[in-house]
Amino acid sequence: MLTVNHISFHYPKSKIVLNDFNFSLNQGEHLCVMGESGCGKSTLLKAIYGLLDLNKGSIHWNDEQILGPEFNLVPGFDTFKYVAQDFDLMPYISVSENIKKYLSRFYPKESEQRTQELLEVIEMKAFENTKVKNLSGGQKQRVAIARALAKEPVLLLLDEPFSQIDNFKKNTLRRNLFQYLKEKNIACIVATHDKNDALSFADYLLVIKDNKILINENPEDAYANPKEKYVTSLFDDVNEVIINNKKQLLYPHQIKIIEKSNLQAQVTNAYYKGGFWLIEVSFNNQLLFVNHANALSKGAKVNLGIKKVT
Ligand SMILES: Nc1ncnc2c1ncn2[C@@H]1O[C@H](COP(=O)(O)OP(=O)(O)OP(=O)(O)O)[C@@H](O)[C@H]1O
Repeated sequence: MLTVNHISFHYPKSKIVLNDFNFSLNQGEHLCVMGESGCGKSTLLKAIYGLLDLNKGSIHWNDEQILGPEFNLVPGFDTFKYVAQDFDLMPYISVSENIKKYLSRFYPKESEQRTQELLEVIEMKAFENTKVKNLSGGQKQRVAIARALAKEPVLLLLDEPFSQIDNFKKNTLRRNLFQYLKEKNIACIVATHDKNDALSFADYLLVIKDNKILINENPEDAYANPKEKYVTSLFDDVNEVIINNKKQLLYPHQIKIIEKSNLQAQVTNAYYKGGFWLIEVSFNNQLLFVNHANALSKGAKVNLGIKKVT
C-alpha cells in the first residue's frame, strides 16, 4: 500500500506546490490525478517516485519509506516505475532491445517472451526491430510504457501517458494497458488532462486546486455530484445556471431543447461534434451550452428543458 502522509513541497526559492497532501492507494488500485496546468500533477508523481526532497511529511510503500535524492545516490524507488513526459529511451537501439534492457540477460527465453507480451500490449509488434530514433513521438511514448513494465513494478507512475497518441490508438492502448495492470495487480497513478483516463479506468480521481487536494473520490461521484465548477470543467463544458435563486452546475447533456417550456432562449452559435451539435444559447443574459441532435441557426428562438434540478 502507498501511503502519502501529510506531505508538503516547494521548489527552492519558489512558493508551495503541494500543500499537506494526505492519501493512500492499495496494491492494484488506479488513481487518476487531474487539475489545471501547473497545479502540481507532475510534482506529485516525482515526489512519490522519490525524485524530490519533501519539506514536510513522508511517503511509504508498505513499511518502507521513500526518500529523496538527499538520501539516495540513484534517486527513484526501486520497485516503482515512472514514465516522464520526456520518455528517456535509447535512440540507437531497437524497440525490443529498449524493452529487454531492463530484463535479465541470464534468462533469454523468458526475457524474449516478456518482450513479446509487452509488444502486444502496446501494439508495436511490427516495429520490434526499428531503431527508436526512427519512431514518432506517440510510438516512443508507447515504448516507454512497455519498458517501464518490463520488470513488473508494484506501482507505475504515468505522466500524461497518451498525450502524443492519436485517438484511434489511444483508446485501444488505454484498454490494453489498464486491463494488463489490473491482471498483474500493479497499482497505477496517472497524471492527465484527459477525462477518459479518469472516467473509464480509474478507481479514484484526485483533483488538485490551489496546491491542495480538492477531492479524492470515485470518478462517478466526482462527475455526478461535482463539488464545484473547477471539477466539472475537467470533464466537459459546464453551465452554471441560477434556478429558483439556487446555483446549479449542469452538463450540456442535462439541458434539452424541447418543444414547449417556460424557459426561453436564443441560439448564439452551433458547433458540430460528430454525433451531435453543441448549441450555444443565450438564456437570461447567460450563455449556456446544450447538446442537440441537429444544427440550429443563429438567432433561432428555442425552449429549454432542464433535466437535473436538485
Ligand atoms: N524544477 C522546477 N523548479 C521550479 N519550479 C518548478 C519546477 N518544476 C515545476 N515547477 C513549478 O511547479 C508548479 C507545478 O508544476 P507541475 O509540472 O507539477 O504542474 P502540472 O500540473 O504537472 O502541469 P502540466 O499539466 O502543465 O504538466 C508550476 O508552477 C511550475 O512552474
